[in-house]
Amino acid sequence: MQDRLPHEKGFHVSWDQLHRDARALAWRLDGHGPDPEGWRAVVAITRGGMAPAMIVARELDIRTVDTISVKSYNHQTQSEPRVIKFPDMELMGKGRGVLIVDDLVDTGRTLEVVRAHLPEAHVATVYAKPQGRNQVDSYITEVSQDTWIFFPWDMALQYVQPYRGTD
Ligand SMILES: O=P(O)(O)OC[C@H]1O[C@H](OP(=O)(O)OP(=O)(O)O)[C@H](O)[C@@H]1O
Ligand SMILES: O=c1[nH]c(=O)c2nc[nH]c2[nH]1
Ligand SMILES: [Mg+2]
Repeated sequence: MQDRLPHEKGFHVSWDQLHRDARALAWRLDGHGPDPEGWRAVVAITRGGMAPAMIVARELDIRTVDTISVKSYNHQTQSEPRVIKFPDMELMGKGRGVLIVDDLVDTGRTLEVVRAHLPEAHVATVYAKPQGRNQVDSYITEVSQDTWIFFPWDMALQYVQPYRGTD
């Protein structure tokens, strides 16, 4: 995580916003699969892709949902990302008609590894940063590279002091 810091800006995403953006992603993908029957499966990249994948699968009525887990950090040291849990590869094949869903692409390293295993799949993220944008086939919102995206599962409501402090 060290080399991603410092981030100049923060982009804070509420559950409501995430729901809207993931729905918008699903609607954009609808009817754009390679086959007339539509998308046949969703593969979520754990863990951040799970909530968006569930929303996309619900919107597009896709019942086959699986996961792929990529480990790229050991404590705070970045190493070569590698897949530590595969989806059912017999079912997925090379990925034709499969939607890979993640919350965001940053450097693109995670998606590079995933794409190598499912080269014919369509990769969709809700948010994208410029460095990794070319790894994504569809996304909804782009933020600058120096922006850190804060997701609702990493945040909590808390009290803040008024702008003009009280004694
Ligand atoms: O484009 P990249 O630079 O590879 O970064 C993007 C990935 O990083 C985050 O996942 P993380 O590895 O932190 O794990 P998590 O989803 O379990 O939080 C995010 O959810 C993406 O999957
Ligand atoms: O919560 C997160 N926000 C980000 O901007 C990001 N980039 C990589 N991994 C990330 N995780
Ligand atoms: Mg992730």
